[in-house]
Amino acid sequence: MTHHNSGKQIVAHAALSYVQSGMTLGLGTGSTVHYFLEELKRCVREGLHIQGIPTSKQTEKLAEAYGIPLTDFSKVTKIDVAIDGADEVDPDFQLMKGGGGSLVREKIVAEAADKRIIIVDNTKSVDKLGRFPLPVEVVPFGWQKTASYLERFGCTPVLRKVNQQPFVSDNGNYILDCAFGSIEHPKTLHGQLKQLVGVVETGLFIDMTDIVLTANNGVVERQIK
Ligand SMILES: O=C[C@H](O)[C@H](O)[C@H](O)COP(=O)(O)O
Repeated sequence: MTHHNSGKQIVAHAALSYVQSGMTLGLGTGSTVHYFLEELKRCVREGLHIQGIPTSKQTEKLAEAYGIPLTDFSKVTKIDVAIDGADEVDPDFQLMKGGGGSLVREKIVAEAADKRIIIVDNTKSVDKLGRFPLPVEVVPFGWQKTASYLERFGCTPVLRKVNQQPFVSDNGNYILDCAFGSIEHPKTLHGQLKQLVGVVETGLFIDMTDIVLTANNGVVERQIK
């Protein structure tokens, strides 16, 4: 069997089955979501009425270019369905996100959504989270101190950089990539890190996923919590 579409494209297409006219959608961030936005663009042109809340400036720009209507939390109080990618998904549906630096807005949108759908190719499934360093968004002021507090939890925080300059999130913050190795208790770790002064949010998305769509050899696998 030959596959013309990548796993990311296939799950992006499959996510359309959760979209209905009249809905407010949470629009995630990343390359997998980019494919979903392409699907949405086509549907909107064909007459689908939806509005989206983007989780990043990157997604906002893409959606605008694609003619996907957007809204914000000053106009809507809830989101029907949020569609997003992930960097890692464990067997309990816990996620690691933030590879693209959009974790805070993604989490705010996921929290506000009635149904959360994660679209990933099969490279994202892990037995235990922590293969990638955990992204932690921190306030720039005193980030070195915040990094030292994070270090006490057994990681080496590295300030994310772009062109030798600190990466700045859409919220004006920095990201510390914290390599913990395999994370045994994601919920506990998230709770502990979140309490540190200077930490805005962690990339651990705990109990925030309802459906995971994974592509395996060109076939969509649907897991429901
Ligand atoms: O901040 C970035 C997000 O958490 C993305 O959802 C994540 O990095 C997955 O991106 P991609 O679909 O490009 O692998």
